[in-house]
Amino acid sequence: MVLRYMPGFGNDFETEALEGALPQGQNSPQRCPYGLYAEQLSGSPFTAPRGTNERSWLYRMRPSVQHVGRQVKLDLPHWKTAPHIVEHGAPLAQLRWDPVPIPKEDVTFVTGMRTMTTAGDVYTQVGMAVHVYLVTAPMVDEVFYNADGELLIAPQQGTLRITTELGILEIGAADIAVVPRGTKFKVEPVDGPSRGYVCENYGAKFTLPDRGPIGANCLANPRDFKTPVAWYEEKETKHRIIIKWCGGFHVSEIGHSPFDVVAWHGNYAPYKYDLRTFSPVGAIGFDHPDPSIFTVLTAPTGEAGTANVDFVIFPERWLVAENSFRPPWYHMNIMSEFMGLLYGRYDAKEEGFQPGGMSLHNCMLPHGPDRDAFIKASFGELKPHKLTGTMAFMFETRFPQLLTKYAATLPTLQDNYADCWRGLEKNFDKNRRDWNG
Ligand SMILES: O=C(O)Cc1cc(O)ccc1O
Ligand SMILES: [Fe+2]
Repeated sequence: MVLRYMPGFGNDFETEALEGALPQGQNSPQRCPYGLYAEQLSGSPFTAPRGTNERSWLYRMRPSVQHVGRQVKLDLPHWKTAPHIVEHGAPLAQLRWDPVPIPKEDVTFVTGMRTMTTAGDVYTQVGMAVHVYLVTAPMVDEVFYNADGELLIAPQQGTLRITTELGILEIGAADIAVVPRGTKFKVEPVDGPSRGYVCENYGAKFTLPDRGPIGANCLANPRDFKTPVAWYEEKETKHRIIIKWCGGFHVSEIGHSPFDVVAWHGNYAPYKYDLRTFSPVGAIGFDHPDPSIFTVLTAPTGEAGTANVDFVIFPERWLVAENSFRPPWYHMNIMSEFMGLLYGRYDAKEEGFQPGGMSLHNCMLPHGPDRDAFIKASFGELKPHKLTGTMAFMFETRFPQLLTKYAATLPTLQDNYADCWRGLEKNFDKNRRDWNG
């Protein structure tokens, strides 16, 4: 089956899997073509300003009202939601983890979700959670939707097929997918077990950052975002519907497949994006710019420039800055930084930060290059140098990130992370302004 996508970010898309299924010129005809039901899926309040108003119209065999009812509670203790009760006594520190091993037993995208941190508060729809997902088994006749937030999914190993009500997406190791709040979907591994990172955004949807003086091109370009075309199945068999709602999980059984949307139109839809299509803009003179120049997507708050979540990447790029310390500088940040590595090496930490690994530099906790990176950057020859085959990323939020017990007790938590800065000597010599080692 060839998957087809429509290009663009936040477009008013329209797509039909059966010719003539999409009503033209109106949303709610007295009778929809082919006996379909019309249903609106609203991702923003009806009265949101035009630029942030998001909704889609779905034309389906049965309305979603038949998907919910008589829900039974489901226990998924590893998927936490903010505010979560902190059940560990871990002291405050900069933290780093090696990759979480993929289990031998069957875990699906829902049962294999492991929350690392939560931030903010789901009840007021601010903040986010960071998870590691582990998938060894497909969701079979099972569909999930999240009322708490949208999910940004970044595989680090393996390929995922994400079947949603609005169409099918496939994502591999340099891709991300975003599934909006309320969109039903299931996940299947395509080529063996898969592991990756998830940001669950409780706040306003991810959008493209303004480019300011950069202009109309570069960074993440809208045409590189891909939304699937309509796809449906006609299956009158048992399906489980799992809903995540204010941190709780609720399941019910229905007698048909909810992937029955034959046509849809609107601007509220899942999408995928290949991170290698990001066109980085950086320092071509001197100094190291703030990482915000690498923002792929931002989820704003009501306060200008203060994101609920920024999704930032550190892709392949040339380093050319002259007379400059090229890696990230030492710093403390009011925003809380969770990092992951999809592949390759990260230039501030060439050792110890592994693909599939993670680090957390929380609100106002100092961090920066390790000693080896400092020495290399301070004395290396400053010829143009290309960082190749690398893709690190950061989920950065204005809210402090609270560690789950799972994260605090993970066997892959490094107990010596802070030692990477221990060897930074005192070099100060008041008689040598031209310090050269
Ligand atoms: O801490 C990090 O490694 C992420 C980061 C990278 C960078 O280039 C500048 C600031 C920053 O927080
Ligand atoms: Fe940082």
